Amino acid sequence: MQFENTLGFSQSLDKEDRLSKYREQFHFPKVKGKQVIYFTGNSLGLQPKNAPSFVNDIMEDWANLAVEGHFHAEKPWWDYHERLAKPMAKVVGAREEEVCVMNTLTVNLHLLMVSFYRPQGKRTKIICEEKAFPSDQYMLQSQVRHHGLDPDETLVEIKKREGEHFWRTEDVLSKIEEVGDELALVLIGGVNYYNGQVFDMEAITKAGKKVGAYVGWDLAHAAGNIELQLHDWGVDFAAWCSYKYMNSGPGNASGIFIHQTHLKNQEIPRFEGWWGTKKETRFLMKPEFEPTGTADSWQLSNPPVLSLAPYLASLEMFEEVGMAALIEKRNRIVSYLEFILKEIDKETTGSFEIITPEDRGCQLSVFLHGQGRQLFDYLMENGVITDWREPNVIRLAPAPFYCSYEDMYRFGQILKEGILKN
Ligand SMILES: Cc1ncc(COP(=O)(O)O)c(C=O)c1O
Ligand SMILES: Nc1ccccc1C(=O)C[C@H](N)C(=O)O
Repeated sequence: MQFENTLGFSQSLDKEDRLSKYREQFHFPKVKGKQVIYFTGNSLGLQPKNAPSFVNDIMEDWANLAVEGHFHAEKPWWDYHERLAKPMAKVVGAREEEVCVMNTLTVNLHLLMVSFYRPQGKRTKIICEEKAFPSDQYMLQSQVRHHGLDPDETLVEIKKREGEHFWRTEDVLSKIEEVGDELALVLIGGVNYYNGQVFDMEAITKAGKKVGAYVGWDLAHAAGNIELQLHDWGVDFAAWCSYKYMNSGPGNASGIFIHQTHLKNQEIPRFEGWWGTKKETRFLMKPEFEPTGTADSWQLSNPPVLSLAPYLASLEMFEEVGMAALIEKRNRIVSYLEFILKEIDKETTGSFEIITPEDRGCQLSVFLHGQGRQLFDYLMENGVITDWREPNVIRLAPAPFYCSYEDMYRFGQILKEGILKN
């Protein structure tokens, strides 16, 4: 489609947009009395307007039923998490029993490492991407040290090539091949937080398993953003947070995926707690752990229902809209944003560069030449919420649930003014 950098054209795209009505279902912050242009759904998604009523239901059940709410609330608390597994499984391409919503992301990655990182003999190494999200680096380093190994020798980072801003799949595959029978685990962020690159998870998973390693993915920037087929790709395990594209609220619960083939495998150890045991016998208070035989076996505690409530509200919206429609709009709105950026770049003679490769989801990362921080501040003061990542990248993620094409046009105008002023 031939795009145009005009208000009228952007509005005509909004008119055609089947998802445009969802914008009204989210709360937008305001700057100088005006609704912002929100590009940070990759950091914290906006609040769905239906979320407070889900939280209130729990507060009311707690007030009126107290302990009885565990079993007799309208949505009983003891198996509340099960309500999330079904819609969540659809978002990540999993079977319902392969998914559990619990804890937070870094915590879950540590728990999954207990099961899937068990260095033995010379098979000790972990392949990850260079400059992974810091929490993932700390998690990996501390896990390696926990096994008495040296992170410098054990962690094998895939590098970008000199002068390039993205990882090449062929480099990941050849490193897997090279490390071969010393490779215990591949663990990479499925969508990179910095440059927005989507890794070829299917090919990398296949290659890792072929040399006898486990393959896991951190899907913080992928869940609710890109198409995932975790079950069919044969991914061993994955974890993600829910406060970005899943719009569940700050710091909210994480999801895990464990492939069906591992669910009943008694050779795989894990840390256990009472919410991992069968529902039928859980309250017999027996000393033996009887696993549920699903991803819930990895669940330790009774679910924090107050935080799961807004997540459930959001998942009901995902269920209604479906990933296919979100991805269709995402592709178009990101292409329109890219077009606008290129137009403004022409008009301002090369003041920035998009570093996100073609394998992308919702995010475009823009490397600023010279302008830097003042431009970022100018955008924020003028109601464009982006984020700044050192040394000079701003990330723009127009979440398809609530961003409009008109937002993209208006952003372009503010960006142009900002560049010309600074
Ligand atoms: C790739 C990635 N990993 C880990 C985290 C940290 O997650 P949490 O603080 O929820 O453990 C984030 C975002 O905060 C992330 O983007
Ligand atoms: N949870 C947060 C709390 C405070 C500040 C940032 C975050 C983020 O989520 C950052 C995000 N992971 C990122 O890709 O930058």
